[in-house]
Amino acid sequence: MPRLDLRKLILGLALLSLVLGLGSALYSAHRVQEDLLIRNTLEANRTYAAKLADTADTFIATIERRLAYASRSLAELMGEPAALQAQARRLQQDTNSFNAVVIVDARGVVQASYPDSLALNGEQLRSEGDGQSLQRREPFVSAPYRSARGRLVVSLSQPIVDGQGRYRGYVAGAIYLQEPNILQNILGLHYYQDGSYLYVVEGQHRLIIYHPELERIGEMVLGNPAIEAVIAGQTGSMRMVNSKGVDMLAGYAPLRRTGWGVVAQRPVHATLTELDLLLRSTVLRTLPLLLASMLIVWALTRVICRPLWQLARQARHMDGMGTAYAAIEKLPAWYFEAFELKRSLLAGLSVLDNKIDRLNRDALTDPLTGLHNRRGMDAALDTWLEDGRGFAIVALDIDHFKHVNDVFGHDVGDSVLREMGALMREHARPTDLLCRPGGEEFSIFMPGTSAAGAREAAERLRRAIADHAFAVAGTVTVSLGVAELEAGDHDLERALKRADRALYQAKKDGRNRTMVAEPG
Ligand SMILES: Nc1nc2c(ncn2[C@@H]2O[C@H](COP(=O)(O)OP(=O)(O)OP(=O)(O)O)[C@@H](O)[C@H]2O)c(=O)[nH]1
Repeated sequence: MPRLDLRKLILGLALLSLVLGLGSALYSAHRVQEDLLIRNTLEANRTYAAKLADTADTFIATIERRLAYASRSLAELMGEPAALQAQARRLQQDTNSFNAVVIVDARGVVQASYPDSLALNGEQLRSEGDGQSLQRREPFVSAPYRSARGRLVVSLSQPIVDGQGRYRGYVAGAIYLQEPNILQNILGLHYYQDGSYLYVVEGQHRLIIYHPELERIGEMVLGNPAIEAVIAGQTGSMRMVNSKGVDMLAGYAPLRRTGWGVVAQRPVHATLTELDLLLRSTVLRTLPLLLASMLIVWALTRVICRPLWQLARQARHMDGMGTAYAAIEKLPAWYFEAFELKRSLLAGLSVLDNKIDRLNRDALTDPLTGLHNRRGMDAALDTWLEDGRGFAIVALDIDHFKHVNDVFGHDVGDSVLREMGALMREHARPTDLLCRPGGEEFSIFMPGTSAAGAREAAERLRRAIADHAFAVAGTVTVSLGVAELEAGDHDLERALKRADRALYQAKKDGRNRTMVAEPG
């Protein structure tokens, strides 16, 4: 199984924490901004609805005044169709607020109307709005109704009363709801670029009297909480789902004079689209920073992982010869875990080195005498031969050792061998190589020594041994054979054989003596 390396792991963790951090920051920012936007939009809609309601109220008051003013002069003109017609035209054109103006007598018969295309003069009006104007005999704003010509209209009417206080009829201005009219001019000017829109409902039947979608004018809207609130005379704002199931932020305000209500609203999704765009651009702007952070983290992971890689590499190549120890000691381990790992590796390595040293020593040493065994002897001589050094060879053999073993036992024999090793060490130079290649045979190799020099040293040793009182065994003698290997001569085998032959000769000549081999 391929394993994740530390570097990728750190990078992954850094990425995860960055993404989580950024994600939660964006999420919180989104929530806070969303709340703020919704609050601000609700307040903006409320203010806008209130302002327009106010404007519309003022406008209606103005045109009511104009109608009232006109109605006063009309009483004297009743019965003069031409003069009334001129008044109707003037009223329509001067105020520029009504689609049509009618002057109706007390029986409900049209005396004058403008525009002329209506052709209503002389006609008895029977529609609901006209009937109410006639009955009420007071200033009156109608609910929407179908006019004599089938249009959906609201009308503002003023009674015509003569100097004697007699009711002579009424003058009415009609607003065609489904055609270009003054309400559209007042309400529909500036507000539709961002998904917001505004509508007006009348209070009696909840009929829409103004809406940017013309086909909705005249529609009855029931169960809309914003409409219910505004018809109840409240100014305010609310989040609500409209009749088409759209989540809306609505502000509303009533028109005091007419009982109508203005509702300004904006879909929540249109409000939050800006926020989504804002967040998207935030994310896009953050991406390069995120990328740069990841590159920095990637570079830092290298600095963090490097000591571990180096320690692992060195640990893989540990040779127990001290070089790995030195290499590991040099590695910089600048943080706690790497430092601890390095310390443990060094501790483990020094234990290992000691063990290997001891094993090496044991492998090359004769455990009884502490002198080099055959393997130790060969290893040392290999080096000497490689260096081309010349040396003398002294082969030493205990005389009648079998007899010592036989008479005193094998343990005493061993202790003789041990004492023999000690005597050899005592009489050797520090540079001499002392060996016990096997049994009761010993060898001494004397670097840079001639056969004559070696003979003298061998004699000194022989005498010292012969004079030595061995524990239990007493006197023990040795025979020695000396040979020389000249510098540059690599034929060790032959030199050893010559030393052995000299030793054999010493034995043959009566033992306890030293013989030197013939040179060459
Ligand atoms: N105690 C003891 N005896 C050993 C050891 N190694 C070899 N020997 C004995 O050394 C004796 C060597 O005997 P030989 O080679 O016959 O010769 P020697 O008795 O020394 O007689 P020469 O060499 O002819 O003087 C044998 O009896 C071996 O058992 C050892 O490690 N300890």
